[in-house]
Amino acid sequence: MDIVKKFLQQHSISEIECLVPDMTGNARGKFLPTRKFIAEPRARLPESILIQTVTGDWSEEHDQLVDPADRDMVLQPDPSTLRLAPWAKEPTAQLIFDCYDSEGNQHPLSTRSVLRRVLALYEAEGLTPVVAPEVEFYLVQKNLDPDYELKAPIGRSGRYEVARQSYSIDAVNEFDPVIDTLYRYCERQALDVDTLIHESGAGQMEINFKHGDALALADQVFTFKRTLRETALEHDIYATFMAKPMEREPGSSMHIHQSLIDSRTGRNLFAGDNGRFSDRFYHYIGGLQKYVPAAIGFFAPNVNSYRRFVPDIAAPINLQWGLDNRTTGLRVPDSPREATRIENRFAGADANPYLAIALSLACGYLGMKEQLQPSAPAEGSAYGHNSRVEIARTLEEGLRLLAACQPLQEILGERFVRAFIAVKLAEYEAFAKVISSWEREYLLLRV
Ligand SMILES: NC(=O)CC[C@H](N)C(=O)O
Repeated sequence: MDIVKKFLQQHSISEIECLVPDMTGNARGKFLPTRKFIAEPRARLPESILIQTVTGDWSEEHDQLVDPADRDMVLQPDPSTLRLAPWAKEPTAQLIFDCYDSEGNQHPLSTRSVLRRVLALYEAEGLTPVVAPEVEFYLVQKNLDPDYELKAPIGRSGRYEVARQSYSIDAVNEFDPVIDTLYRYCERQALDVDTLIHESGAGQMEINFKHGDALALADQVFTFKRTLRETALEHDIYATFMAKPMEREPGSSMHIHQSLIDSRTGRNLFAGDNGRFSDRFYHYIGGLQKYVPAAIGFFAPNVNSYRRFVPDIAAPINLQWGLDNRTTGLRVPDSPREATRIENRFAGADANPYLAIALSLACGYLGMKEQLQPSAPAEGSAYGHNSRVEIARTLEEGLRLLAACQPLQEILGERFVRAFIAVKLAEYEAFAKVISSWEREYLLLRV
């Protein structure tokens, strides 16, 4: 805590944002004046904030998931997450807190606890996962009407973006002032942002993080999402991490590159001694192939997420793996030996980074435990002729598979999985009630 106090003094911080990521991956918490925080560096929040739906409602099971008296949980700061909040008018710091239950254990409903739980399994085996997330997003015009189709903002040239512009430098430069602010803010928060590129959608970009510790990277993605939203607002536009914000544009992903190192020697354990890849590498892929279907609700947690899974625009629709192959759900990038890794392409940008990373590692862990063998690697386009989507088509279908998957429930904790399913099913049911414009268009006079 001394380091924290020193930092607060050094930056003349007057206020601290005490943050807790909720199930969606959004920031909940409290603002504390610095003197109050120094006197008592803890906070309390009701447990129920962890399991609210995106519409701000509770699931039917709510009272069985948390104490019906809606008790507080105790929050303890994680000093490694201390950062400035560079967009704030007053000198403000942000700090992520861990949640504890009344017995002093990591709170089972906190998504940061869930990731810690998975990481502990690796630690017990002397293994350290290394991850590098890539997050796509859209910049869009401000819009207050949910019936109105989203549009890319007008850039410096005064024109809308036209045509597909993957990797276009000029298309990024159209939004130069926004990107400048974004980089400045990332730098001030020590976010390890590696590269920024233009993606193929209009106003769609991707940011890559430098590989590192799984929990630290989840914290960085969580922080980055806040940072980008704040940046966009400052420039009078919106930034969205929706998985499929526009019908005619590609969706946005959160690809997660992952490898394993020996905790003692730092050696990459996916690289083979004789062949190119190790046995562990193959088992890990086997685990992803077997368990991604049941874990899909964590990679695609919103009703909208499933619209992203369409063929031919680099989105994942199958459980195949391949060498440097973007038509497979699991891509193995061409890399030097020490960077041997697997890219799980299933998660959408809308996923909670703590859960997306936890679940990817959990699937790989089970694969290694069960010594699973993967299919042969795909050659050429894995979209095939019929482009069949091999994963769940809806949130409800994904949740059903999760409910039937005992091994994942054991790893994540049964109470957490029950809560996740209840919250997400409540969202699915709320969405299913809405009559869409497609139904009015095609069914009104034809059925
Ligand atoms: N970067 C890419 O390969 C594109 C990914 C694609 N936008 C998706 O939703 O999965």
